[in-house]
Amino acid sequence: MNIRIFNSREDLNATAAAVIAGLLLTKPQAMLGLATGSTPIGIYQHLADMYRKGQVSFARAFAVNLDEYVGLSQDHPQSYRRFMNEHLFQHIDIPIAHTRVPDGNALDLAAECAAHEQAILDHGHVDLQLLGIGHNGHIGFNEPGRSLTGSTHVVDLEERTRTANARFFGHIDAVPKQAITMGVGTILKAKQIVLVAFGADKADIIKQALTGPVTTECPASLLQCHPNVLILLDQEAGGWFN
Ligand SMILES: N[C@@H]1[C@@H](O)[C@H](O)[C@@H](COP(=O)(O)O)O[C@@H]1O
Repeated sequence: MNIRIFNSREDLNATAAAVIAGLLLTKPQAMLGLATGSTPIGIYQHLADMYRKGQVSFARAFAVNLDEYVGLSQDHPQSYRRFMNEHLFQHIDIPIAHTRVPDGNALDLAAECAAHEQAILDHGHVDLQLLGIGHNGHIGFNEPGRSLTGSTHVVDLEERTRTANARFFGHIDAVPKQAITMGVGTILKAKQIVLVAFGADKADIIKQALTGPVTTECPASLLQCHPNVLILLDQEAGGWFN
């Protein structure tokens, strides 16, 4: 694992954006695995800036997202499809047909999970998977437990996760109780993984994920088994590492 600690979030965001842009220079048709949440927003802003300046093109790239809430239409203000459109896709030249966010409103959720998995398989693999981390160690929406599911599936969200995400919905009752998420197997098949975390509230779980036992009770700890992981942290989340 390559762990880098940054004094400024700006530098961290620029570094993550440069890694993604660098991949697209060498492989313009790369499949990017993308994440939502507050953490990647600055990275997406950097990528949009780089696109405006002619430093990167997504015209041949593909994007597949980690997860989506069950029961939200794609244009719901808190749907991850809308998040991706507003924070990234609208600002770059990726063809919208090259982007895939699970459809949380699908009538047949099992078929939707299979279709998401197949979209990745059709491409071969995710070239670079961007990840944030939940306070309980979840990646995507893979919640801690006695076992984990390998492929894309429907998951019941932990109360802690719903509480953390209630800030976006106004009230916890409005937060969906389920989500579709890529499985840990799907995530670990990516050729490269870039995990990003900011803030003191993520320090404990980052330390546990990177230095603790590999356990399904901390899904992010499974990243210790992947051969190509870049961890980008600010001082608050990663200061313990120095
Ligand atoms: N499903 C997402 C995750 O992909 C994300 O990494 C995590 C952290 O979010 P944030 O970046 O806002 O801390 O929460 C959400 O629940």
